[in-house]
Amino acid sequence: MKGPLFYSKILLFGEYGIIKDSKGLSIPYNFYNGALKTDENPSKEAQNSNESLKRFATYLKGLDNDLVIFDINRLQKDVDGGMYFDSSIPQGYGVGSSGALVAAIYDKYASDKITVLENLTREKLLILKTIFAEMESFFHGKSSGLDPLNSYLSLPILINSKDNIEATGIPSQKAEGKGAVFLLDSGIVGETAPMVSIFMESMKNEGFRSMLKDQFIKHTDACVDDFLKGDMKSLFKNTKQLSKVVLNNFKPMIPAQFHELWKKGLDTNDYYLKLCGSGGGGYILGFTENIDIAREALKGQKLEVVYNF
Ligand SMILES: Nc1ncnc2c1ncn2[C@@H]1O[C@H](COP(=O)(O)OP(=O)(O)OP(=O)(O)O)[C@@H](O)[C@H]1O
Ligand SMILES: C[C@@](O)(CCO)CC(=O)[O-]
Repeated sequence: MKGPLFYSKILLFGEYGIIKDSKGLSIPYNFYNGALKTDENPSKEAQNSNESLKRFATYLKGLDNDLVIFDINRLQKDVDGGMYFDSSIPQGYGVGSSGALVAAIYDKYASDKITVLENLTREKLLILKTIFAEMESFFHGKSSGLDPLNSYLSLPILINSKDNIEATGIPSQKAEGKGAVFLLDSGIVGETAPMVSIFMESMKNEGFRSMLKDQFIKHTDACVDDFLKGDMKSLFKNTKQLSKVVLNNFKPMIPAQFHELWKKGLDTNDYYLKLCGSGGGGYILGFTENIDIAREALKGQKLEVVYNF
């Protein structure tokens, strides 16, 4: 027995900024997915996943009933029967493994759920995001709910500000295009919570706060606008600025062995790197005007193209 598929996501722009009301743009990434499943003879992996679901089910029992009601009895019966989340989405890589799981559970067990088929007003999107934030905070402390929302809707989401989000369209890909957005595998598992703590600590510093507002958020917002408009020339200019600001001010979020490679991209203009989610490991996001040149410059690294233009 296998349920519907829920996909991974990529926050193209907006990491950290969206905590402070910058814009953000998040897209589904269909390369990885997961589904709820029950097997006759579960593997060790399936058993571990099932254990994690058991703990999650216990947590969901305690959620505020005014926000969302789950069919807890059915959920409990299913996890007792060995249900697990059969998923190819890597964990701690910034592509939303817990988000896809949350979306799958909501889809299967929430009563009166908001569905993808109805007219998704901003109000409904915000309610969904609030429910998902509550659910996902089980996995990593505070959550914005954006990852599960993305996975649940399977649509790109534009974050205008904290309380203003909308499903959006993005320019269609050009199969033959040399321009690309790619993932670079750092080979290290990252963790969101400690990275967000470092960020919050830095925010106590006035210099950091001004940098965030006058540079980081400014460039992030410009990148989102450029991407949606399909203005790739301007996008590269702004991504370069963003890449520079991140290298100078978000060093703890960039694994040490990638500092040089990051700088090399800025010096040669062969590619520009930015954080993918909270950083600290997992994937790093790259932008290039010519993927062949980027591949050559990043020889020996694992790249996955996620978008061509
Ligand atoms: N297949 C799975 N089965 C059970 N639990 C899972 C599964 N995949 C992810 N999880 C849960 O989600 C947690 C990982 O979530 P976390 O938010 O730390 O990382 P992520 O969602 O992969 O990354 P990010 O939030 O940066 O995109 C795991 O520790 C586990 O509890
Ligand atoms: C780092 C952060 O901005 C994005 C992580 O995917 C945290 C968040 O907004 O939930």
